[in-house]
Amino acid sequence: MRGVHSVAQVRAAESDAMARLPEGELMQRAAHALSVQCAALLDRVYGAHVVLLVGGGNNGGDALFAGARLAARGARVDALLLDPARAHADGLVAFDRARGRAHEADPQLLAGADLVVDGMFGIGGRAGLTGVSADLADAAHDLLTVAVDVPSGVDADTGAAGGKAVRADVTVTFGAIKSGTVLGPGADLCGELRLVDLGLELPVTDAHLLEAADVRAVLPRPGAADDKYTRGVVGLAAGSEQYAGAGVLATGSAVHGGAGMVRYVGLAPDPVRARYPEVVVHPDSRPHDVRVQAWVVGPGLGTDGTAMALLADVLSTDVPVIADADAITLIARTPRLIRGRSAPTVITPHDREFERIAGQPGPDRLAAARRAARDLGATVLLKGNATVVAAPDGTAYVNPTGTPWLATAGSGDVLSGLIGALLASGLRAPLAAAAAAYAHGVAGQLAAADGPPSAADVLAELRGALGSLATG
Ligand SMILES: NC(=O)C1=CN([C@@H]2O[C@H](COP(=O)(O)OP(=O)(O)OC[C@H]3O[C@@H](n4cnc5c(N)ncnc54)[C@H](OP(=O)(O)O)[C@@H]3O)[C@@H](O)[C@H]2O)[C@@H](O)CC1
Ligand SMILES: [K+]
Repeated sequence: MRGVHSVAQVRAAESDAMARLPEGELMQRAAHALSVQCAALLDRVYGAHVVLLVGGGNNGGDALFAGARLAARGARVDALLLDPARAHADGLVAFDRARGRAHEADPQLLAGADLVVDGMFGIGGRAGLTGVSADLADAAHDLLTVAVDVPSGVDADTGAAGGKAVRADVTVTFGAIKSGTVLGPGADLCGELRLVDLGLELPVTDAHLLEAADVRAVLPRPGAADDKYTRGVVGLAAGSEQYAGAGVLATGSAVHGGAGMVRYVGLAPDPVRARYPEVVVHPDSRPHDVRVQAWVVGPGLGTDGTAMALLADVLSTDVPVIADADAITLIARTPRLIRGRSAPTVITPHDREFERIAGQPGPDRLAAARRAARDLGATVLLKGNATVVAAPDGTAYVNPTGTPWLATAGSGDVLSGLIGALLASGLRAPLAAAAAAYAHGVAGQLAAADGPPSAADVLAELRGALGSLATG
């Protein structure tokens, strides 16, 4: 797991470091690392054409010092100054000495560049570029681009990008992973994220970027003494006559997600039985009377009185529950259904469902998920290109494996079933949700490799994804 930090935390750590280091040392460390990364991206440095986009702050200073190092190694380096009067003075002197050439910010000067170094705005940046900075971002769009610290136009805290931002192939980020480089549009605009250690002393953080090893460490593996009950029994209250498929998908995901046994009490027993003979169907039982270690409720359930009665019954149990889709709509009408639960609850809203239950998420998705988790006393998995999982105590996980191909009908049902299986195995709710999001993303990537995937294709890849994650 990699810690994710806010801009305020990074600024505080930087000022502590600056107080104990010689003046300019941090920027030299940053510029050195940046120049090494740039050199590695070029076939050869000598004779390469590098264009720096230089803003008026320290982000531009990093670019100028790195450009000076590349120029000293024989690169032809042009610096386009957004605001010549505010360009970093010492950086400009070093750049000039190395025979770099500074210009006004003319987008045409980017033509033919082997590498663009985006040093317009870093952690002092706001979301969205306008005017010349937007024109420069456009001109760099198809060129190999390295962003300095954060792609310009990306808010380093939230990842919001407003209308326009630099799209980088590689982002060389300094000292810490800023939340805006792994969240929202920022996660995509960064390209490959490379973290450079500046020797900062960062505070302990409660936001984490998931890695495969974290998932491997928590995925349940049956031991010699296990039987189907000790591995965890998961119950499904999902699917209805009208939306039988959602119940089938969620149930299938629970079956393949590693549960020892799956019980079904939803309203589409026949399709489930036909597709998954290993599932124990309880057509006339109330959830309360069915023994499981975790419940999945909501996918395809409908929102009528019968659905509400099933949901209320599931939520009145004292085992972990993952509530999705129609269950979220129903809970939004009666939030006390989950507020008073004694066992953990996970909800997995997309933006519209989130809005119903906790208001608009807005650009700061990490803060929104945390707020909702605290208010509802539930783990909130807010779906997105970078899904965020927040626990009521503020601990949060960001999943990097999402793919836009997962935005397909039924994909969420697969995620719900998998979370249910992991909850039933005894994993803590926030980790179950986060690990499931990670594995679901990997399954989505595998499924997309063969062409546009359906949710059934994602489900078909789930075993493979879990298998490869378990073995590493
Ligand atoms: N601190 C350290 O120890 C170290 C820092 N380092 C480096 O410094 C970087 C932070 O530098 P920084 O604080 O000077 O801010 P920076 O991001 O250059 O922005 C400057 C100004 O730009 C403007 N502006 C912003 N967004 C805009 C927009 N969308 N459109 C138009 N204008 C916009 C805004 O000015 P305003 O408009 O508010 O007057 C803002 O004040 C950091 O990311 C890292 O690269 C490293 O060297 C390691 C050591
Ligand atoms: K930048």
